Amino acid sequence: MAWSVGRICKGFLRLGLLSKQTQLIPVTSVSVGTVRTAVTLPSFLFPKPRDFSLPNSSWGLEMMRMYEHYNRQCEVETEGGQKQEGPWQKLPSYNRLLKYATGGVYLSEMIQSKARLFTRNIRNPGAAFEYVLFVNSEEQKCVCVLQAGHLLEGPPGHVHGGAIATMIDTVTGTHATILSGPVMTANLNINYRRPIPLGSTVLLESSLEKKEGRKTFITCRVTSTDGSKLHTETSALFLSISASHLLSGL
Ligand SMILES: CCCCCCCC/C=C\CCCCCCCC(=O)SCCNC(=O)CCNC(=O)[C@H](O)C(C)(C)COP(=O)(O)OP(=O)(O)OC[C@H]1O[C@@H](n2cnc3c(N)ncnc32)[C@H](O)[C@@H]1OP(=O)(O)O
Repeated sequence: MAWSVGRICKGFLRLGLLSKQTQLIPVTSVSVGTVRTAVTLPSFLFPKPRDFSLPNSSWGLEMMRMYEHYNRQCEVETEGGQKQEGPWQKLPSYNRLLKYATGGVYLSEMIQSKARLFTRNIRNPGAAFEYVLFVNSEEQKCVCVLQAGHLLEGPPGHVHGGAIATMIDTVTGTHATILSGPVMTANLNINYRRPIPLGSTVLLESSLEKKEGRKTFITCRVTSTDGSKLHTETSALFLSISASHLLSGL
C-alpha cells in the first residue's frame, strides 16, 4: 500500500496536485551586509488554494452519502485501534493546475495567468460540476461522485453529452496520470446508453485496461449510484507526453 500511495503522490506531485504547500511559498532574498540570504515568506501571506472537492451547501443527500461512503474507506482502524490508510484515497481538486505545482507560481505567471480548470471555473456552488475523486491503487481504479448542476443542461431536463464527456475525460485523464505520469487524451470512445437527469448524482468508475509502452488504455462506466442504471460506457486511450510536448503545442 505504501508503495502504491507513494506512486500516486509522485505522479501527482509532478503535476502539483497534492497540497505540499510548504514548497509553493515564494522565496525572496534579502541582503545582510554583502551576504544575500533566501527567506521563506510566512505562509499566511499566501492563502491555501481552495479544495473544490470538499462538501458544500449545494451537495444533496445522495452526493453526501456517496462522499461519506468512500471517505470512510480512506482511513481504517486496525485491530489494535490504530488508524491507518484505507484502500481509497481522496484526491484534492484545485482550479489551477500549474500555479500550485512546485515552481509553478512562476510558470503560471508566464503562460497560465488567466487559465482556470474548465470544470472548476464556476464559483456558484452546485451550478455546474460538483464532483469528488477517490483512487484505489491496489485495484487500479478511480471513482468520481458527480452531481450535475442546472448549467449543464443539454436535452431538456438532462445533462449535455459534452458535459458528460468532459467529466469522463477528467476522471480517466486523472486516473491515467496517476498510473503513467503526464498524458494527453488521444481517443475517447463514448456510448451514451441512458440520459442523466439534471441535478442527479451519478458514479463514474474508471479502470485500467492495459498499458503498452506510451499507451494507457482505460475504461469508464457512468452509472446511477446504486449501479442499477448504466448511463455511458467509454474506452479511452492516453499517450504519455513530455512537458515539451505541451509547450510546443502552444
Ligand atoms: C495534460 C494532463 C492531463 C492530466 C492531468 C490530470 C491531473 C488532474 C488534475 C485535474 C484534472 C484535469 C484532467 C483533465 C484531463 C483532460 C485531458 C485532455 O483533455 S488532453 C486534451 C485533449 N487531447 C489533445 O489535445 C491531444 C492532441 N493530440 C496530441 O497532442 C497528439 O496526437 C498525441 C500526444 C495524443 C499523440 O501524439 P504523438 O506524436 O506523441 O504520438 P503519435 O506518434 O501520433 O502516436 C503514438 C502511438 O499512439 C497511436 N495513436 C495516436 N493517436 C491515436 C488515436 N487517436 N487512436 C489510436 N491510436 C493513436 C499511434 O498510432 C502510435 O501508435 P504506434 O506507436 O504506432 O503503435
